[in-house]
Amino acid sequence: MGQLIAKLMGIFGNQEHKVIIVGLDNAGKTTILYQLLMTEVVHTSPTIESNAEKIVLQKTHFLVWDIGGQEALCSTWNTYYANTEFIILVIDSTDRDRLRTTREELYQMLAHEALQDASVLIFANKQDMKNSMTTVEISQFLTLSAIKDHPWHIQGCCAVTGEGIWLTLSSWAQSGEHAPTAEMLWERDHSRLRTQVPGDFRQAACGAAVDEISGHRQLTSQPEANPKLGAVLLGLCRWNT
Ligand SMILES: Nc1nc2c(ncn2[C@@H]2O[C@H](COP(=O)(O)OP(=O)(O)OP(=O)(O)O)[C@@H](O)[C@H]2O)c(=O)[nH]1
Ligand SMILES: [Mg+2]
Repeated sequence: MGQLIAKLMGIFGNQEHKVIIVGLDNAGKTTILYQLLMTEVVHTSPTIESNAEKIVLQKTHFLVWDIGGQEALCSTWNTYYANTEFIILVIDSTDRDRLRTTREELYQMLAHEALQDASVLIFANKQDMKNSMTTVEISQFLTLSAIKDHPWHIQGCCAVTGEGIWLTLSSWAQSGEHAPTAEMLWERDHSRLRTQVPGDFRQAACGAAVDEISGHRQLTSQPEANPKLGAVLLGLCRWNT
């Protein structure tokens, strides 16, 4: 009981929650990050190191790292692991040839001691493409059902439209006993924030990110920039308690 209270105090206190977005190059990680942040598609170029976005919602701070997936960069992923609570693994569902490599990377991550307490959300991205693998195919190939020591969820999505991204938490959260659904969180936060957000605030807050998303950049985003993102992140935290 004491442990639970301590955890809840952590969530609603000033603690920072760390999320890392990993996956092979061209999977759609950066597209997902900025889809989450701005609800819009940005033109991306391969990420050379990482993109970091800090989001503050109420008293809850989130640090989201989008890490470059090129072969030479995979070996640097572990330098981002410390204190990570949530791993978002993005997969290009059309990239059959490299699913084996993704599986290796996934199990290496799960075995890493810095990630022992992390939850894993897998986005089977590019579901809009005709030749994409289904989430069932990907789950089977990755033998996800064998993962017992980390909470995980897989979701098909399309980063360019945002489809599948926002509803993800709903099914994830529903598997937790008392966790609110993403829709409930979104509705609550959205209706509360709607009254506070000036009309073009979102563009103003995030404009700097649109020009070029590559290499390393660190932006501090206002929580009001995307209430849906806040709802998703808060939902993740509650689910993880
Ligand atoms: N059709 C389609 N294209 C997508 C989707 N998501 C991303 N893309 C495209 O895939 C390409 C790579 O996307 P990025 O977000 O840059 O990929 P990344 O995982 O960040 O790649 P690295 O930074 O090199 O690790 C871009 O041209 C995106 O527009 C999707 O859901 N559907
Ligand atoms: Mg990238």
